[in-house]
Amino acid sequence: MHLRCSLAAQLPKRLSSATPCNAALLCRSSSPRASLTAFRLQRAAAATLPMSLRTTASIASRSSGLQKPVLPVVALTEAERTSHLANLPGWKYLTDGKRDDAIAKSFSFEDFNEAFAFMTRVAAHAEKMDHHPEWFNLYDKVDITLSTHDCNGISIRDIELAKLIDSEAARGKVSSVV
Ligand SMILES: C[C@H](O)[C@H](O)[C@H]1CNC2=NC(N)=NC(=O)C2=N1
Repeated sequence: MHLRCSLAAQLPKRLSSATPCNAALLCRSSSPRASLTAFRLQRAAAATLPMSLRTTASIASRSSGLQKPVLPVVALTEAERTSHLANLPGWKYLTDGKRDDAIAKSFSFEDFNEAFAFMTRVAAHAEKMDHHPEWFNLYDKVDITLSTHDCNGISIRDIELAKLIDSEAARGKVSSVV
């Protein structure tokens, strides 16, 4: 709160309605449209701030407990999904009727330690993004399914998380990707 107030005092008047902090407040709204507006406002407002204030704004909104990095929660169109998946080798779109509208990939590591260490690294990203995988671990194997409950489909959050998952798998001792 203190940081938020001191930041506001340093901002020029014209920015008073478009600060990252105000955008963070908007993020509390549950409507996807408001969330998208907040996301754009946050980005636009942050871009207008000098670097030193950007950092302060980010700390301020984090310390207020309102803001986690916000990516829009809107279901991708079929064309968008197909084009994103083309850049995500091994990720499959599930259409088996058991679990529609999700993407999935299976990883196989050298042993349980490697598998669990990978899951721990992914869990840290998931918490930071406020976006969580469904997963199943059996010894050295980790099966991961991603979808966005908030929009009942696949959103850009799933794509971003899938990229992070792939980069964390690459850091571990992978024996194969199924
Ligand atoms: C309240 C909280 O922000 C939401 O429930 C988040 C948490 N993690 C989530 N994870 C996933 N995979 N989908 C969501 O829609 C989602 N929503």
